[in-house]
Amino acid sequence: MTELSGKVQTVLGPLDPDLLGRTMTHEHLTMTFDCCYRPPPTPGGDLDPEDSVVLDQADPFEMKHMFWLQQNPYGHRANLDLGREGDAVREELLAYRRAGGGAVVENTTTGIDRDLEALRRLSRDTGVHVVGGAGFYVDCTHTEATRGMTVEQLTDVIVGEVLHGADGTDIRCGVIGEIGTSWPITDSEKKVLRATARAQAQLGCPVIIHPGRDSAAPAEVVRILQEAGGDIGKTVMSHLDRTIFDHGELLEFAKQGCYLEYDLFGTEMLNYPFNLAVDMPSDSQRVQTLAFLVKEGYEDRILVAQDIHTKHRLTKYGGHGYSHILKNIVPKMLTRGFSQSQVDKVLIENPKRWLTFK
Ligand SMILES: CCC(=O)NCCS(=O)(=O)O
Repeated sequence: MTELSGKVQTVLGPLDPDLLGRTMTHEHLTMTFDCCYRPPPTPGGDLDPEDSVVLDQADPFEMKHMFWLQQNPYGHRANLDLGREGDAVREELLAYRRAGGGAVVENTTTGIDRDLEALRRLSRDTGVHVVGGAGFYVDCTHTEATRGMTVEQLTDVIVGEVLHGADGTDIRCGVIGEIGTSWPITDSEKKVLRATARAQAQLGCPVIIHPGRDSAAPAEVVRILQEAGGDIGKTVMSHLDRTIFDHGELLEFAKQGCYLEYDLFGTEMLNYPFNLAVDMPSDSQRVQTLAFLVKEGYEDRILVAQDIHTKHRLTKYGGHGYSHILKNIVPKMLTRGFSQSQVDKVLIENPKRWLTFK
């Protein structure tokens, strides 16, 4: 299809897919999530305001605030700025390598402060392979210029980011996404989805989608992509852990043939502020769902990650860091009946197949 055929494209250039190693398919190394700030809830019950910990915007990160931040990650603006943590992220990536990690897919797209130069530096400094993301995040981050583009123009932008480089650099993206969608999917997001499908048809490249927070959202995205010529077998549906809960519905969606990504490992909170009807699963429940999917024959379609997008999840601030799955989740999987070869499929073989250009 293109000269990238049979290769993975990293921020340092094309790579033999066998060199990727264990891969987290949905992470962020530098980004801003300010678009998703949610004011924290006011404390309920009979608490004296003096005794209720509500982190003020000016408060620094301190150990005594960690539990509050885990419960309210989007309620403190400083927590949403992952753009100034280069040194901490470099240390984390070195630790990730020591833990056996080989690569990360960095899903930051236009709208949440993609910084490809920083990704290139981090990859050079640490030896971790980094794949950058082309395209656009959710509607509320679209500029008027983006909204004004036709599907053809959006396709050209995305193709250019993969073939020539993005954001005025010569650094080329190796996946399209995460492509952001809300629920319901907005008109501007539908155009971006159609452009994504067209670009994928031209390039034979991997695509990754951020679905809206409704169980009907993933199937609707797949329908739009398919209609526009997308390759669903080379597409990842992210964030399934907060999106589809019913096992029957999950199996129905799995039949569509895309990769099924559980990428919020490490995120456990009582009240999910983007959809209070959602009960965010625990990591143990995530492992149970993966075991269910394996039992149902989907071991070739599962991907995992931590989707680190806020500061409190970095080890520097007491969080679990980028090595959480390798250090904590893999051992748990092995105690829950996964074979080593099934773990290797999830961490090595499935990412490699997905990331290799056709
Ligand atoms: C940019 C990071 C991102 O979109 N993460 C998904 C968070 S959630 O929608 O699953 O809460």
